[in-house]
Amino acid sequence: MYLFIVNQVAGNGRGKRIFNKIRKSTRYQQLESTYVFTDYEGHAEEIAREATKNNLVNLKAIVVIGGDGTLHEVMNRMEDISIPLAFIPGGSGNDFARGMNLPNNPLEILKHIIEADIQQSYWLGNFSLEDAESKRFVNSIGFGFDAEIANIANQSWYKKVLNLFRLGSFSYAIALIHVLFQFRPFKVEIEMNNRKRVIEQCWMITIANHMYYGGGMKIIPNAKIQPTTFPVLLIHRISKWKILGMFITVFTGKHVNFKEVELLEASKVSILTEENIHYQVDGQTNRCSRCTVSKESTSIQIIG
Ligand SMILES: Nc1ncnc2c1ncn2[C@@H]1O[C@H](COP(=O)(O)OP(=O)(O)OP(=O)(O)O)[C@@H](O)[C@H]1O
Repeated sequence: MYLFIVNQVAGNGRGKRIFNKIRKSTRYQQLESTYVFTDYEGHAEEIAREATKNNLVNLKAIVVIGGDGTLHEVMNRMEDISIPLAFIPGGSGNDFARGMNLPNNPLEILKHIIEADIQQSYWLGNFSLEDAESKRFVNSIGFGFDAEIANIANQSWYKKVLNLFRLGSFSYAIALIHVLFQFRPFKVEIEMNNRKRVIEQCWMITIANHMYYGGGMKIIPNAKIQPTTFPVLLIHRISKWKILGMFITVFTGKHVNFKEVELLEASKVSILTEENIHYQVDGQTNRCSRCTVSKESTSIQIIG
């Protein structure tokens, strides 16, 4: 039995259009499957938890149709990550699909899901805020400047308009100008690989499971899908004008050549700040002053 979890509002209705296309295909009609539409934020988490708790229906795979937000919810609440997962991107950003190099054609992904001829291991990240229960992230977690940009962009009217034309990543460029003038670098104590370090003028810290974020920006261009460790990007002691120039190069990944950018590798990262700072996890934002990030030890199998 295949379970399809469909977010019809993802990508301004793209999720719905894709599922309608899939539903009409002979392949889907011959498949032993069921589907559930998500009705509200957090619904995909509930569906995933219920479906994987005892795996009563003997799930062959969960197929998510939606954006990275829906995928984040599903992966976060899967009780049993040995159940294979498939993703048909129907969101506006679709960074996970980019990072995994998934085909653009939903029917092609469906074919691979059924034939089970493509299977990739994927290692999620774990994060714990203020010592709370650990959660998972799919793409990346970031603290500081980029999280503030994501926060402003997510609340803006222009992101919704730009998403209609599939230009959502430009909303980050507009939000960047907004944040640039009000952002204050912060002091952070960061512990990596059992080594503590204090950074006085920190702009941002990003930890990623693959190279893309923000709808196609190559934030950590050398990030590989791998077990045990992840790359950590630090930007500190940089001028406002320089970071403006640097962000233009994020689409090509050339920003890592700036001397203010450090690229490190760690299996566990703890950060501690005096004041609450913004963070983003898979594009969703909030504030925190303490967070520990580590890599999930078991991999999840992505089919299709
Ligand atoms: N029926 C619904 N009505 C409103 N919101 C929903 C519904 N179903 C799911 N959601 C929420 O919609 C949000 C956005 O979904 P998702 O991230 O998948 O799409 P997206 O934002 O278009 O894509 P991306 O994250 O790739 O940019 C999620 O936070 C999810 O919880």
